[in-house]
Amino acid sequence: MNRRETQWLGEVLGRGDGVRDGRVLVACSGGGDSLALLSFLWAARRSLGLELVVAHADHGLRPEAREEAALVRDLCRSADLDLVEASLDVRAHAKATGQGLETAARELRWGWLRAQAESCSALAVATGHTLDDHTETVLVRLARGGGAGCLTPLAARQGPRWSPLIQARRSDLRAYLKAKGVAWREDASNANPFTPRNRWRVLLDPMRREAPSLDAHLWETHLQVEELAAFKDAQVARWRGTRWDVDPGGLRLARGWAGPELRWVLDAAFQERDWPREAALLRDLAAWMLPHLVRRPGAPKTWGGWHLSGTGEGPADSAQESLFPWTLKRC
Ligand SMILES: Nc1ncnc2c1ncn2[C@@H]1O[C@H](COP(=O)(O)OP(=O)(O)OP(=O)(O)O)[C@@H](O)[C@H]1O
Repeated sequence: MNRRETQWLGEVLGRGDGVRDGRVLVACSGGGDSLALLSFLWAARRSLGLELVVAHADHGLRPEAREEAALVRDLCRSADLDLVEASLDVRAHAKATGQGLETAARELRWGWLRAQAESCSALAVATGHTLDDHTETVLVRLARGGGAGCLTPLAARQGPRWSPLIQARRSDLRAYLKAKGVAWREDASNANPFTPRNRWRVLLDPMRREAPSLDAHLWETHLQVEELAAFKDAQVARWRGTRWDVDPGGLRLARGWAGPELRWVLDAAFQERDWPREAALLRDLAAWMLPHLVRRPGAPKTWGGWHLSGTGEGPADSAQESLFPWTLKRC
């Protein structure tokens, strides 16, 4: 392995996100990122104890799809790697589900990749996501109003997905492939100025020139937010049953919340109930609820489609007062 590969390997293994000693399904589109992934895992396979199986899906959307499949097939043949392939009817899936083509392709592809990983007992599905993908995903989601949770997309390991190159820049991967003499197919849809992702890419170019460490700083922010989120989640879980709980009747709450605690609990409970979790909504709802929650329950109150009722009996400090005097429901 060369220095760059050793560094990526060190970064992946250093965080304990690495996959070792087993079979890995390598999701390979034929584009630069996934060919760099394949090349990197091929170089590292012995030191990681990995057996690689390559997976390629033809979405049937682009004229160059056949060439991409042929490129992946040739590489697998020359490296003596097992390959699984599928033709996915993305257009039919998009029509049936009402999704856009990109979302439908991702959903179908992941369904197929998961099934393939299971049937060949793979430990993980490796993808070629890069630091550039991370930055673009953060910004697209932030702009849609997803809140702090948007700062941690694309962790190196998430469910079956393993993205060992998540800390590598796309331009470095291209340079690496060129140096190795590996040809890749450029996805023509990356130049389509009408997809939101591509419009962000164009906007990001001058920002990256101005602040070359932008992507790395966003990754560092990701790590910090992940630590804070783990602390917050543990805290919210500890309070469950004594300060809050969820049942079919709604969200049950104790008295006396302060600061951001209520918002954290709303977020966890809303996720469980599949209620809307926009950051601004949770903030406004918590601000409306807070003054009520310190008082004794009184008449039910409503606000923007939410209903807060008090069921507690007896004086505020009475031992008979129910543990959860307040209930929040959707009206
Ligand atoms: N046709 C394909 N066959 C197999 N794997 C693929 C294919 N297309 C993409 N992948 C895998 O998914 C990774 C992400 O690709 P891309 O960014 O194009 O997908 P996306 O649709 O934007 O989804 P995501 O939200 O996962 O980024 C690639 O690096 C590759 O590992």
